[in-house]
Amino acid sequence: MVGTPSVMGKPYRPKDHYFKKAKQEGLRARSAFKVDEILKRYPFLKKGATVLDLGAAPGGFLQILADAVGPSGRVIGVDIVAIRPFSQPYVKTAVLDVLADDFDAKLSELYDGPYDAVISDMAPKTSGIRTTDEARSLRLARKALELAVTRGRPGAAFVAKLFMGGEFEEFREEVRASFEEVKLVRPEATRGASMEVYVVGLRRKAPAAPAPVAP
Ligand SMILES: C[S@@+](CC[C@H](N)C(=O)[O-])C[C@H]1O[C@@H](n2cnc3c(N)ncnc32)[C@H](O)[C@@H]1O
Repeated sequence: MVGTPSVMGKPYRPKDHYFKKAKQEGLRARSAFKVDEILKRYPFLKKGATVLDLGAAPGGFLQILADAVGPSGRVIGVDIVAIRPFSQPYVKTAVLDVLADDFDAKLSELYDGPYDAVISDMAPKTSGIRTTDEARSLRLARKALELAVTRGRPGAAFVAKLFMGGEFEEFREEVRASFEEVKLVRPEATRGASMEVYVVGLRRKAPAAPAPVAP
């Protein structure tokens, strides 16, 4: 885990406080501070847990997640961009597109679950057209939610980054349908003008038992 961030709401500057801090602390990306803050607020990851990190390149989140679960745990990270390998054998990475038709099969080859947490920091390539970018972001978040529901254990946690706007409220309701508690986090390391927010689902509900068949 890393120290508590202390600067809020600064305008976007490529080499800002968090960029420099990440470099000093040997972190691959400033985004590491975001998942660190989320885990400090909601400590849902225990030693030995298994976690799926979607949109994991270059690996800032992975560094924090690996630290949180330790060598008795397992971290799977995927991205469309290659991730520089980790020295820890319990961190596995692969180049995969979560929206590809064969993604689920490929993920099962890597690790078939179940997961204690599914975390997504995925962000689409932005077009500059707000509604298009919101819709793309939502599509990625919905895929992450689908994976959390199908591959998460009962009690598992879910985190997904999403651009605010559009169907944000609908998405929050979709998370609420499968998780006992839903929180919104805008980490301090989020750039000032950014529209992004993290939706956190705590304690995945057990799937409903099938209704008894009438005799
Ligand atoms: C903000 S970056 C993630 C940073 C990462 N969490 C870290 O801490 O190093 C967003 C990532 O989402 C990935 N991404 C976007 N669309 C994706 C997709 N369809 N499948 C997998 N990854 C995707 C991008 O390639 C990019 O690396």
